[in-house]
Amino acid sequence: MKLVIENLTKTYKNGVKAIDNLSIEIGTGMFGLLGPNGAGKSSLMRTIATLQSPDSGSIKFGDIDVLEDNMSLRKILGYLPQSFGVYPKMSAEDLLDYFATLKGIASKSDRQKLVKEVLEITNLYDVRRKHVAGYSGGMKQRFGIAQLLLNNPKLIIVDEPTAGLDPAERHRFLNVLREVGTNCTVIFSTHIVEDVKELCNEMAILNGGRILNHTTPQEATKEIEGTIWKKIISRDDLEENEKNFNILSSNYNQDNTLNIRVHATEKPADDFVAATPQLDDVYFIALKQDEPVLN
Ligand SMILES: Nc1ncnc2c1ncn2[C@@H]1O[C@H](COP(=O)(O)OP(=O)(O)OP(=O)(O)O)[C@@H](O)[C@H]1O
Repeated sequence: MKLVIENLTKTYKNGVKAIDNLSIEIGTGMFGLLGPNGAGKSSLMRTIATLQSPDSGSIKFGDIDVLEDNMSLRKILGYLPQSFGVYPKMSAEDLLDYFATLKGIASKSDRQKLVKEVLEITNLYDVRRKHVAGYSGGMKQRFGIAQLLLNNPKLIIVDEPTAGLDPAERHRFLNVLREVGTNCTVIFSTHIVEDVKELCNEMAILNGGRILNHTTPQEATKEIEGTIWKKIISRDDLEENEKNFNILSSNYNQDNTLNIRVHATEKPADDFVAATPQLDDVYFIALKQDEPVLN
């Protein structure tokens, strides 16, 4: 099912326009919403999840008019917010059974079957008897996925789920999401470019409440082929290079030198070499081009 958003705008009471006349179509599969802090990712996700109303615009998911018919969307929605709050001292198995009861699954054996299934998908079956309150950050995030799967959702929205996870937990979490995302629409927000590269078949870069680029990770890097250049400079020369070149990123080496990456349609100077485009480059180009021009 397709999610179609048209001319969506959301202004908070303090005057911040978090979503600015945004239109986008999102199909089945893993969709990555990439943007820096404050870009409007959570605002967009909360609005799609019907937790707040926009000023104007429309959201349709398949036949459902999301803004007119909140309840129909909620029945098929799985939403994992940025922070899930406090967990009670209950085992994962008991807590999921409780959630399933709240969702109206009256038969104990049906609940047991469903709970076992979602624990297995999220790799939590072996720790099902442990208190969720004592779970690690990554396990809690996977538990968050387990609870939303009880709904059998068609649309899954996960808001910055990998923030604060260590590399191994992040990897485990992404694997779980990859598995659940095979036959529904998953919108996944992050400020980590690597997450999108590893997981998503489609992506958008969001900044200032607007979509800067809606593409696929493969297309995006292909588009900038031949325009990324790199060289190693001494730390002291950074300022001079910043004046002369369009630097996208700079990373320190152990010997006090820097690797800089520059965006230019032609070789910027003799000492540059062509670099293979990375998704990071795509992201930094989009954000740079969105910067206000200062006179
Ligand atoms: N409830 C609110 N009231 C007022 N302003 C808000 C509210 N929620 C978000 N904002 C503002 O709206 C803008 C977008 O915030 P939002 O949280 O949607 O961005 P984000 O991309 O999710 O950022 P982060 O990665 O930091 O969570 C920011 O300027 C933020 O300060």
